[in-house]
Amino acid sequence: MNEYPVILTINCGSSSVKFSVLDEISMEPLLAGICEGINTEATTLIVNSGEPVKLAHSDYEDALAAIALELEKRNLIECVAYIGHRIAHGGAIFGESVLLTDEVVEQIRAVSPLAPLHNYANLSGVASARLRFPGVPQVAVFDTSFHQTISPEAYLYGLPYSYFKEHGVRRYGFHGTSHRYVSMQAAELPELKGVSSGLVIAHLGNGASVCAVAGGQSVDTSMGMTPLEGLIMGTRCGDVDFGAMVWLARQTGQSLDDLEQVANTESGLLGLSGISSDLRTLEKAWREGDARAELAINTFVHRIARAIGGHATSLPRFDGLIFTGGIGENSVLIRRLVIKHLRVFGIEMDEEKNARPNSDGERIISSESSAVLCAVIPTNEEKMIAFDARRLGKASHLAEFA
Ligand SMILES: Nc1ncnc2c1ncn2[C@@H]1O[C@H](COP(=O)(O)OP(=O)(O)O)[C@@H](O)[C@H]1O
Ligand SMILES: CC(=O)OP(=O)(O)O
Ligand SMILES: [Mg+2]
Repeated sequence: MNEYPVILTINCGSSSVKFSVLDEISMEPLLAGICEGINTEATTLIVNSGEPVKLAHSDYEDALAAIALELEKRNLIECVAYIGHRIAHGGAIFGESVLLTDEVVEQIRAVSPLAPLHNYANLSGVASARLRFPGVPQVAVFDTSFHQTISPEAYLYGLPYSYFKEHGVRRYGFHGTSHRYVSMQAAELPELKGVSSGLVIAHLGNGASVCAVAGGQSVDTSMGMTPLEGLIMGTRCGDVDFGAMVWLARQTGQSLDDLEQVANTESGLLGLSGISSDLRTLEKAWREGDARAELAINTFVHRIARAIGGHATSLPRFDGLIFTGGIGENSVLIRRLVIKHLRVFGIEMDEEKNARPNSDGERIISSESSAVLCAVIPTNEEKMIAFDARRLGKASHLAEFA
């Protein structure tokens, strides 16, 4: 064991690798960064929110090498005691986090077609890290785990039951690590502490999902068997009438693979606006008078509000509405528009509180008279991943010496 153990967390996305290094004892972050533009000509590395540095090479292996170099510069390489990886889909096999072995990697690979934008990238990160840090216990933390508590009524589709029994067609839900963290933090808010509360959490980032949490457990969520269902997202369409896709296939001659690609990568805010998947760009375009940007944002908002209303019906009571994720934490506009849609629930925003910056951290944004408390809670998936990596990593050491 080294004297100054740290935990490395890795979140390999479809085009980026996010990483953080946390002190193993205090669990405070020591270093964090993101390598963006993987597999493009313009890969950059940003460490501790500093200036982007251009990288010569650009695949996952190269990104991991650049990240390892940052650790080396700070004499942290030898300190890495445990590594935690974010894995989007755990399928029916993984109800909780697990120590990574060859067998586990193969099991994850088997469910990866169900999260094509995420799992293959996640596995590339795992492969690189296992090569680079041999002997360091590595743990997989799944987006799907937190939603294992949802009931059949919430996870079944209205398809023949045999598809569920024979092919495992069911809803799983994602962003569970974020929903889990945010629900734990929300339960500590003085206004909610002590009540077995009913929450709706809106995780709005590139991917977006809503989750209903009752007494700390996920009871419903908007993503499905894959991370395509539910809300409109950066490049993903969310819910679409399957009949519309069949009609399109027949009209245009596009194959299922073509349409899957369109639904995952050319739709959502990008597809509606024709400008960008990035909300900051769209907010700016709307301010400058772009009608399609305005339409894309309002359509995005409409779907979020409808999902929040629907998810509230899975709760015994509706105590709190929490915003998180890059958009949920930072966009004053989206929160204002969503809350405006929710007047029917007696939900009211306080303009001044809503305008506070995310650097203020956890904060209430509803008015005193609002029927439901509304808050922003910055998510911290890294911390949850690090906790699981430490817990399971320690257990593996103990098992070795037993
Ligand atoms: N200040 C801001 N105002 C509006 N949107 C923002 C702001 N900061 C970040 N975002 C949006 O957050 C989204 C990215 O969210 P994030 O949670 O970081 O994504 P990911 O799912 O990749 O982790 C982008 O659409 C980005 O435009
Ligand atoms: C599952 C999912 O949509 O994740 P992300 O938001 O990172 O794309
Ligand atoms: Mg995210």
